[in-house]
Amino acid sequence: MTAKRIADGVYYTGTIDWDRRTFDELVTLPRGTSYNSYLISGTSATALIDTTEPSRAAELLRTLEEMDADIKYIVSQHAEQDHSGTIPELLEIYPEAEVIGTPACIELLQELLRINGNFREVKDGESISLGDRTLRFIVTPWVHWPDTMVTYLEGDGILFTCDFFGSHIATSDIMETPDDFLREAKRYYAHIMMPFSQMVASNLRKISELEVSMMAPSHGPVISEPGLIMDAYDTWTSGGEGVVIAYTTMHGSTRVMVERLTEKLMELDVSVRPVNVAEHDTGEFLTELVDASVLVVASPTVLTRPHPAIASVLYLVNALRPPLRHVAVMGSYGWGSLIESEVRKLLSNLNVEYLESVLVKGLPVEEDLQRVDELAMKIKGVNEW
Ligand SMILES: Cc1cc2nc3c(=O)[nH]c(=O)nc-3n(C[C@H](O)[C@H](O)[C@H](O)COP(=O)(O)O)c2cc1C
Repeated sequence: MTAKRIADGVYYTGTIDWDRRTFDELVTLPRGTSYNSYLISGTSATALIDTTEPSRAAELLRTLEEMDADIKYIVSQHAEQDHSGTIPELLEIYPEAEVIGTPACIELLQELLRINGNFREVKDGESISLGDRTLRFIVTPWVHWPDTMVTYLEGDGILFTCDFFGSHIATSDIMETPDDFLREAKRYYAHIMMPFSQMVASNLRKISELEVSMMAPSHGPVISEPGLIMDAYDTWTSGGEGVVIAYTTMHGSTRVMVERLTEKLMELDVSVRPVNVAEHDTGEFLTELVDASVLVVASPTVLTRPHPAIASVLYLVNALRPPLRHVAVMGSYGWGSLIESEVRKLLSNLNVEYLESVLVKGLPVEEDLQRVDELAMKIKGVNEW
């Protein structure tokens, strides 16, 4: 790809993956993605910030060749291969280049890529000079791994944010904010940032002290209105208020309960989103959890336990630790069920209070549905907390 100028002496040298539909064999990517790198030219040195996914190495090398880039510094903000994976090839072309990263990043680079290089560890707040411009490194651990840092181009106020504020969007208009940017940034947050929300919040406070004119993340478009995404992250790291119902059904009985609960919550003006997790993209469901305070798990009983489609998403919920405060279990069974205790086991990482379960033998009758209405009232009460 031809490099794109994003500011004076600052170029986007990323590669765009239009067709990729899953990341880490886990995160769904309806809009593809990009692996962003940036070249910054100063009067005495040129730095490349991050590289690209190994499968895209040739494309990045071609871009740099076209630019006749003479790279002195390769800044590795995070050792994960989608950012660092082309460092080995770059070191063959630029053997004298210094690879700059946090101590944790450099250790990981050696372990993940098995490279020997001219490594230079930097501490929080340390700078390097490119002559007429200066790069300052700000350590932001756990956004996304313990090794991560962001890079601030002094004077221009451009913040290279690595995974922070990223979005999986493939776009040719790298400087435009697409209409669905916040939705995709939220999906990205749900999968990558949510388990570390407290660290993310503290790093958000740290970078809010900087004068930032533009953010240049490692995935998705450049952000020309930093306030937009900073406010969104502030909201997402503060927890939510809505209700998400994760459900599935084999013969329709659980669905009857879910429909009644949804209707009743809507009557009560409670924001609710039912998701049939066996039918829908798991990423959609996880994204809804960013704003939720109550999760209702509604499942038929299968071999005494929740349906496997439910168990599978609960595994992810337990790992991603959304800001939930309450969980309720509902569902239909035939002769005997252990789903309530199993859900508690599957969600053992969450610090939540359980509301009374509504478990129904077979198809719910009006009396059962009144218990669903009572659950809705309880949810309304706790959601107003
Ligand atoms: C493969 C399979 C396994 C089941 N295992 C159990 C079970 O262990 N205990 C039980 O009470 N019901 C079991 N059932 C019965 C369902 O839980 C029951 O039909 C329930 O009403 C289905 O709810 P649904 O209509 O929402 O799918 C099983 C059903 C199927 C298809």
